[in-house]
Amino acid sequence: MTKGAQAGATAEPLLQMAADFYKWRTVLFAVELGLFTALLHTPMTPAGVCDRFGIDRRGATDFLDSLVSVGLLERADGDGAYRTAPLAARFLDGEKAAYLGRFLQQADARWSRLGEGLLTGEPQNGARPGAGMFVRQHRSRQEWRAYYGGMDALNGPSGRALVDAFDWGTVKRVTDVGGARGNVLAELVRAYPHLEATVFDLPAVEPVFTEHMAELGLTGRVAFRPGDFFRDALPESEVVVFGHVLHDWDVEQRRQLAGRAFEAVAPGGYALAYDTMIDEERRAKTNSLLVSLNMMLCTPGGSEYTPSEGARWFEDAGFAEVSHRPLAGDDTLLVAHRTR
Ligand SMILES: C[S@@+](CC[C@H](N)C(=O)[O-])C[C@H]1O[C@@H](n2cnc3c(N)ncnc32)[C@H](O)[C@@H]1O
Repeated sequence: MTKGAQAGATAEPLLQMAADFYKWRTVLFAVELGLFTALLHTPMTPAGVCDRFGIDRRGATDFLDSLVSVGLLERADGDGAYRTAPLAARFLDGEKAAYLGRFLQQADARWSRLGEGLLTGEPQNGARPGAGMFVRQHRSRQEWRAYYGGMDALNGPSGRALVDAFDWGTVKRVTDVGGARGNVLAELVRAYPHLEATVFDLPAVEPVFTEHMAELGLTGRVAFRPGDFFRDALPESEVVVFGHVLHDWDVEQRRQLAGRAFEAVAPGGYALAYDTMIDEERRAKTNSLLVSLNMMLCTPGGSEYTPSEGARWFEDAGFAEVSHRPLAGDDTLLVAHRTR
């Protein structure tokens, strides 16, 4: 590095990373208190917040105003009372189906064990190898709900983008493999009412799927096919979708899933896969690389991958043409065409 470049360097990027961490801890402590749920129903002054939650006066206004500055609380001009802002009302109210608090707390717990994960290469959420990993982790309907609160926050933008990212006009049947509680297919059937849409997921997911479809007013519009994608054939379709699914598994398992997709679609059909894919040079997409580390902390074999790695699994399964395009946020969509 030249002398001039050294003189111009500042610690700002590092300090910004530290500030992002302060922000994360502040938000998580508010989640732990249940602050956003409480202030949604009853606005409170700083003194009221201190009395209710037993926190000391010294840091209280800085704590609350920090949350105002990041858009999670609002402060009234007159009495200075704090109330929950719309973003937190939607995703951090513990009484809502879209509650993300538990999801964020789980992320915090496993990332606090990043070192252990890197030293051992093992997940830090108790996941053990084997196809039953999801069922062992989510034993109650409540746990599935908490998990899908997070999943749906992640897949919502991709589901909406998928409506325009592919030509659905001539497709009759679409299966969302590992389609969870149907959030993505809900977007597709709203835009293309002619589609025969099916979620293929584990039997334990069906009750939360049924509940979510009712909440969206789409009961009967999307079918649910229970099954295990490592053991059971996928429903015959013109298009099968793997959304945030391949990254859960090791490469051999991803190849198996690409093979299942090839069997499910007739010549002319497609497999679509979206994940937070890494750039080919593995140096530009920081979020994707961190999400890949997150998969190490969550699963025994999962990781993100580059579009060319993903394309190879589908080509080796028999798909002839595989292209990719940006989807939403950091997600990339692979489009694999079965031509024969
Ligand atoms: C990370 S979530 C992705 C959900 C959704 N597709 C999305 O884009 O957010 C993975 C999904 O795969 C499902 N899944 C896991 N193992 C499965 C298996 N062996 N057979 C069928 N579905 C499975 C899970 O239940 C879960 O809904």
